[in-house]
Amino acid sequence: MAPARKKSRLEQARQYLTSGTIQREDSDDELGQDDLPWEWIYEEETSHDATQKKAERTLTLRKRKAAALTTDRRIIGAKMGSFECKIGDAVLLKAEGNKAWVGIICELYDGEEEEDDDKMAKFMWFSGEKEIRNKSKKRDDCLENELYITTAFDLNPLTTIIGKANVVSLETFNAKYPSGQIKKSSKDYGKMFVCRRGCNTRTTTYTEEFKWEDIYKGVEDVEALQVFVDSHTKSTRKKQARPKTDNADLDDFVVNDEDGIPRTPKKRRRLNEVATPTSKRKDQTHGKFLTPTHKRIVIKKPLEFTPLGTRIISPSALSSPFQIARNQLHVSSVPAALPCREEEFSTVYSHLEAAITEGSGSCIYISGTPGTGKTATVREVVAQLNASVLAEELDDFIFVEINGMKVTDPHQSYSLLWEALRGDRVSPAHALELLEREFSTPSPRRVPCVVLMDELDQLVTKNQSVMYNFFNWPGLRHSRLIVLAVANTMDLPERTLSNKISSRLGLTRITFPGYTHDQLMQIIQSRLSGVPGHVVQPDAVQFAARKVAAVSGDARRALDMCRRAVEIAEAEAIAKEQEAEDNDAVPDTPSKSKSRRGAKSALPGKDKGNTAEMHDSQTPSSRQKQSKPVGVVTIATIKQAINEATSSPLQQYLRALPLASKLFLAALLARIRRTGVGEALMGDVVEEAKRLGLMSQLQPVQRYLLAENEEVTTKSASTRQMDAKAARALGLGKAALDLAEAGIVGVESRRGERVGRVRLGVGDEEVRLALGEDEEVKGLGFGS
Ligand SMILES: Nc1ncnc2c1ncn2[C@@H]1O[C@H](COP(=O)(O)OP(=O)(O)OP(=O)(O)O)[C@@H](O)[C@H]1O
Repeated sequence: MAPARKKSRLEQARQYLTSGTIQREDSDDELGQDDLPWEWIYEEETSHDATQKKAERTLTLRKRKAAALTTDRRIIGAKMGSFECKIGDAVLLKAEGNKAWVGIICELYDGEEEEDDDKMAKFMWFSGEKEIRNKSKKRDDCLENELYITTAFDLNPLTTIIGKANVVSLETFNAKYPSGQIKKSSKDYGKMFVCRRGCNTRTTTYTEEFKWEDIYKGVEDVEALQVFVDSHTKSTRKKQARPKTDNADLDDFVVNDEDGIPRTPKKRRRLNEVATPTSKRKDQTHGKFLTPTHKRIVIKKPLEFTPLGTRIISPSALSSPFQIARNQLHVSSVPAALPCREEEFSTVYSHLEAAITEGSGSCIYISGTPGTGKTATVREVVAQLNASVLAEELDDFIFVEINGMKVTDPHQSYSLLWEALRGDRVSPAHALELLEREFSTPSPRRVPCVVLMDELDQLVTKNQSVMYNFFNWPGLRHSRLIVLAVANTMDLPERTLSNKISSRLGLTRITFPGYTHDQLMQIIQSRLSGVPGHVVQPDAVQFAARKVAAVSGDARRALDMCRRAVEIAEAEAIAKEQEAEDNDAVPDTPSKSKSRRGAKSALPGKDKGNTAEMHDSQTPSSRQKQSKPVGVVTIATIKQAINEATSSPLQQYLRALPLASKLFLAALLARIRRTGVGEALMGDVVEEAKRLGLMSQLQPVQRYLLAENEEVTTKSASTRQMDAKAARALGLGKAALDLAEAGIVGVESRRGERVGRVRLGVGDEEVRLALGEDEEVKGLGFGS
């Protein structure tokens, strides 16, 4: 029995253009049926050829290819049923949804690579106004059905063709449609386009206006058309060693060595000049200041992108060297330089630059323990690449940052990526569908997308689909997706995706080692550069660096330690100053407020006179009490900072907790950080604990969580039941109660409800400090 006639893929000739792509509506089939095979049309088809072709059809694919090669006949076109198209024709190609792109067929051939087991074509793209991403370079005279011929090509299977397009000059179009409108009932509707300019979509430069029929008549003009558009537009902005420009700010950004590879900038740059690609040109022309937080995508709650830099402090707003030091040492300030990461910086930079320039996909897996500068390095690379785009040395790119800790559900990553690409907010499931299609079907979208997947460990889902997709998409032919995956552990792909899959993915791997004490010293010193006076003594820096390097090589910890020491020194200086003031105060002079004067004048080294004055004003007794210089961070201040941080009763209590309680706290912190909400459901904390167990390489944690967990999950069907039981079985419920009793957490458990709410009863900093280097739970997220 003949199969029922499927609805043809081509039964939708009615189309209309909506800025760039063409929306198609169903209408009569005029092009043939979906299921028929494509066949080549050869240069001259003699009766001998027809017989041979019939014979070929019975051969296997490989033999068919060989036969086609030996026939020596040139392929000039292809047909499917009654539909025919030839090299040089403009055709409609299937786009996502009910849309189509337009391209000229430049070549037809049998696919030779393994994946190209189909008949293939090389297309030269037309681009609609929507494909011009650079808003400042969009033309305002673009007609509704106008397309630009571009220099972009793609190789695609013939199956992507869905019909023919008719490209004409403005004159021809106006002669036929003087009103400028094509009626919906017309057969030209959605298929006739005006082309009067070429455009290089990578540099967004246009050719002068031309008459389409003058420059393109058909197949014999394909090459000339390409040469014309190429030579009349600016081609790729391949970076060259750039001479010093008038723009000193940009020169500060990129420090090119002889090999042309930018180094991390040694000079303090103007941070407010770093912007993500969207806003850059517009804002530059308008002379507005930008902060790194200006992003390409408008972010709507509750989805969240992490901004490039989170704290930009204007030096003029700071009054005392203590404040400057504190701010520059703060982990959330954007450092002016990243010493000791030159090599990693340059590897990531070259990879990204090459992928952006070539328009290819790429995936870099960056691993390293907390505080080793992974995120800071990647952001710096992106900021510098962006500076190159600003300087017109590099092609435009989209940048989006997805932080595993900041998405409540890993699948939200799909929505974030789609929004970055297209600006539309859709559900994760819909976004996944759209992304799959986008990356596997041809499109004239030439703008590469760089995705920073930070805290990747947190994006682990039950079947690892999110991680798999983000690793896999860069390899798809049409993705132009560059993924920078950042995680704490080296073997996350293997552990979560199996060796076979992860080796197939061919990830480029970069490992960030922990900092040595010398490196930590350099980092702290570079953060302190430009701070007036000598707020921190060099041997104090060395002491702090040694202390940290001995345990973790974590720059975050070293910076925090020094910042706290500066706070202590500042407080001492203020107290000293106050004391001096009180001693000096004459009864009829109201004492000056310490907040008004701050510790500015109390800084030794800043101004010798000042210091002398301060010491002179000390009473003999205060001088005796003072065994170390006031207002400077010394080794003793560092010790005090460490001591203070680790010796409180709370710290001691936290460090002495049993494993179950530590795990409970790790899970609670992870959950709070992930959701951004200060409390979590007990069931979610248990889920989080199970996930931590899955991720952890610590034997006791794995044994504790996984063994128990398996037992529990096999026993119960409902998740809720499972959570409650799991909590009990894992001892997490008991741990929560103990912690609640000690005031470490607050548990709200309503009677009759299985799901209670939990929140931290102490500062998360306290918990991190106590457990960050705890051997039992190391790496479970306390460190960052
Ligand atoms: N080489 C460096 N020079 C200056 N500051 C640095 C350097 N490396 C790291 N830092 C600072 O240390 C802090 C932690 O760095 P970063 O967040 O990049 O680490 P990470 O490796 O991504 O850590 P995590 O895995 O915890 O996210 C940041 O404030 C960063 O600016």
